[in-house]
Amino acid sequence: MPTAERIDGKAKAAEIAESIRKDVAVLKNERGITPGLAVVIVGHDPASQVYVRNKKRTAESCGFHSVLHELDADTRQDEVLDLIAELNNDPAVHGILVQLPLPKHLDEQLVTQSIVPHKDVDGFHFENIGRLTAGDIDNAFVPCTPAGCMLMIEDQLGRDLSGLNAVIVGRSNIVGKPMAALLLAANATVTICHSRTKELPQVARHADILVAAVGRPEMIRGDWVKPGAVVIDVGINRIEVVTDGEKRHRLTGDVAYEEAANVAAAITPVPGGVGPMTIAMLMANTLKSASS
Ligand SMILES: NC(=O)C1=CN([C@@H]2O[C@H](COP(=O)(O)OP(=O)(O)OC[C@H]3O[C@@H](n4cnc5c(N)ncnc54)[C@H](OP(=O)(O)O)[C@@H]3O)[C@@H](O)[C@H]2O)C=CC1
Ligand SMILES: Nc1nc(=O)c2c([nH]1)NC[C@@H]1CN(c3ccc(C(=O)N[C@@H](CCC(=O)O)C(=O)O)cc3)C=[N+]21
Repeated sequence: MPTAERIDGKAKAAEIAESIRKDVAVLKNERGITPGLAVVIVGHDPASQVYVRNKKRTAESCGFHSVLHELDADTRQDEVLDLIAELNNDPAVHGILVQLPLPKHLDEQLVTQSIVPHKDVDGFHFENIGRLTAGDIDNAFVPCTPAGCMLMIEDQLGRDLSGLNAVIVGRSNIVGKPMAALLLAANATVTICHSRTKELPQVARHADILVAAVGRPEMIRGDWVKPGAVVIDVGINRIEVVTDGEKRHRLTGDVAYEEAANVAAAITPVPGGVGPMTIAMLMANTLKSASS
């Protein structure tokens, strides 16, 4: 039997959504404001479509006004920018999310930076990144995935991580880097690892808090985990499994769950861990935008 606590992201996300629902009712009654979220998806990647539908469903269950713009894979850059300009100027829209990755012919940087910072509920605009890294976190939109991870870490260890070593595997703009900024702001001692890091297992074994955001199924083994660590598995990997001669897809994280759960104090599962918390944080950011 694994000894680690299984951190239930799905249950925590549902609690957050419930509290957002109440706040939305108050905002509507007292100020006549309905939070609006616009999601833009370009192309027909099936995994992206699953997330985008989850986002829309949760937004509606929170009482938000939710619009989904599904564009063809060959949509031109100027057409995407025109749509964003329209959403930037639409008073019913408080949050804009452009699902990543975008098709190759589109400039991801240009597209994400074209969203006005006060509607950038993904926290990808340079202004929000600047506020986060410079310590003006209350006035920033914090990227949803690391924000969700941070809430789960706080539940385990409290808000002050002084004296604790945090190791993040992955240095993307969407997860690894903002995760490092949040852990640093909470006084953890932070190490960021990536594909050029030497002796990764040894580095990982120093972690009191281990965050895996790599995109490689079950790369992090049980013997990489320090006994008593808190392990946050951000990875979402769709792998093929054959059962009774039939091909099926299964979701797995970047951590070998069973192995790690025998060593860690607490660990997030995949699915049901970081994923639902990401969506909850998107709702929280959209509510924050609508309220301010
Ligand atoms: N649950 C959720 O809400 C979310 C889940 N995800 C999932 O998290 C995972 C990571 O996503 P994202 O950050 O966008 O991914 P990226 O592909 O942008 O980044 C992956 C990072 O992992 C590093 N890496 C790759 N291979 C190795 C290796 N063998 N050893 C050490 N480091 C390695 C890369 O290093 P280098 O920089 O050197 O290339 C890179 O920094 C994916 O599975 C994704 O699906 C992502 C966003 C949200
Ligand atoms: N602009 C932008 N912002 C993002 O936040 C963003 C993005 N682009 N591109 C892709 C990644 C990935 N991501 C996930 C969100 C929810 C789940 C999620 O709900 N996962 C469920 C399972 C869902 C399933 O069955 O596939 C779970 O882990 O339990 C997963 C992944 C957000 N991302």
